[in-house]
Amino acid sequence: MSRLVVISNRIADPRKTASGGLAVALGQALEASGGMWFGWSGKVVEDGTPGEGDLHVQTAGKVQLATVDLSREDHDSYYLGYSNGVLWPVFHYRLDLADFDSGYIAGYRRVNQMFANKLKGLLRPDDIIWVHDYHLIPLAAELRAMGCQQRMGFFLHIPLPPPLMLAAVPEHDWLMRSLFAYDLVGFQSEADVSHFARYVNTETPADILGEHEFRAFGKTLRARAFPIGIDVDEFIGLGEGRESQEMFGQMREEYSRRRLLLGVERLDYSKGLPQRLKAFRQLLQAYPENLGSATLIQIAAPSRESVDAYAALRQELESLCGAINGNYGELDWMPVRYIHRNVARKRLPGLYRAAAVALVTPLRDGMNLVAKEFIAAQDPDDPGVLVLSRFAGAAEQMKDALLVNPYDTTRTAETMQRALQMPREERQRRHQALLKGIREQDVHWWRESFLAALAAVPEA
Ligand SMILES: O=P(O)(O)OC[C@H]1O[C@H](O[C@H]2O[C@H](CO)[C@@H](O)[C@H](O)[C@H]2O)[C@H](O)[C@@H](O)[C@@H]1O
Ligand SMILES: O=c1ccn([C@@H]2O[C@H](COP(=O)(O)OP(=O)(O)O)[C@@H](O)[C@H]2O)c(=O)[nH]1
Repeated sequence: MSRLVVISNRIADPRKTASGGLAVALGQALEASGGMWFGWSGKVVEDGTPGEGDLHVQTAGKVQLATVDLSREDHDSYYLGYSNGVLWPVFHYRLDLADFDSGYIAGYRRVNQMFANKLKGLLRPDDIIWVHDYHLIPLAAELRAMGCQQRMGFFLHIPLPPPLMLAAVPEHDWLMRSLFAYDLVGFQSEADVSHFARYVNTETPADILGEHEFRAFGKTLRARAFPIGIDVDEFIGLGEGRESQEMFGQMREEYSRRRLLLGVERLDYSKGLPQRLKAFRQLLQAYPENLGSATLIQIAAPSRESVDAYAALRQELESLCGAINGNYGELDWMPVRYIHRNVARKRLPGLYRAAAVALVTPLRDGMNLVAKEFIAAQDPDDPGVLVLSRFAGAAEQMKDALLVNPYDTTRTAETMQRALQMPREERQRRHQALLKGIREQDVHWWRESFLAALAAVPEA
């Protein structure tokens, strides 16, 4: 049987709990199949030589972990600069936040070449190669240039913007052309697939062979949506653990007389945090019965702090939270509890279960696994309500959530109020439908359907 080789920038020991949707999902997918996981070690070598990094190989259960260190220069240009300063903002529709520094692209190419070089020596001829995310778009093209002929698939965890927006990336031609080195490209949503098809149609010399099949640059490529899911039973199991139960008990006691609204994410401008806080402020103002009761716990885990846009967002949030608490808080009640720290994933189910309402209101998001985890963690008899942005990839599947436009402050506040007042029977009905959906398209379905589609690609 062929071995699965997964490559992503961020990797984590699958036996430990990780944070960040990609690492969580891939850890679970690889645990199921075994194989090799290759990526950045997380270590930055201050005086390292660009394009060079030590390779470490270790075994973690059924998975072989192969990791490479990055020099400071490579980390800053490939990870912070091009991946998170150019591709992340543009792909999340934030051209205003992109830092089109022409120096970054060299680091991006260099690290992709170095990864290809290190990986080549570890590969077997019949490996199935599955590359993940925007950091590594040109990896297959680099491997092909070195003579690798294995089947290669790519999955984009973040949205693909419409063609005109994508064209703002100075190297868009090269990036999109390099996707044609893969046999199969997966996206999170149908919207992303349609953007891809339109881009290929208008910007490349490709022949569109079918709804999901494109031929250009001497290569046929398949592109389809494979929305990522969670391991529902693993998450329910986590909820039964000591840490989660303690968290639930503590929160239930503290909020027995109050209503808890909850947000959990990395501190990222794509997640719509200032807009959410403004809508929460509007909830307090427009529906004064919530004063002294409604409390928003906002977990904002530190992320990519050396990128300027992230530091600016942190300041904006701190000032908004301070203003809301200053204006509405009482001696015995603070409306916002803002926590700028990562909360261990094993404690999250208890927190989700104690909340009456989850606010998952990104301005744009590839998928958003928190929305799915929140549903998995609920008591089916007395479930909380999910308020979900229509701009999260998850909204294509989770139609029984209360969908909102996070830019519309008044209606988002109205929806928060509706969620807080929703009768139990409606909460149960919506939860049941959502749970069914996340069970049907869970992380195992995601892995199996992508790999089956990759295996079905005819030999070139
Ligand atoms: O690795 P970091 O820079 O610390 O960032 C964490 C991850 O963020 C992004 O996650 C995405 O993948 C999730 C799972 O598919 C998806 O639900 C979410 O909408 C995406 O934002 C990023 O794409 C990953 O590469 C990062 O590891
Ligand atoms: O303090 C935190 C914040 C987030 N997470 C986890 O990080 C992942 C976030 O994934 P999502 O797809 O929602 O967003 P991403 O961060 O990947 O953009 C989820 O599994 C969360 O449970 C966590 O463990 N602790």
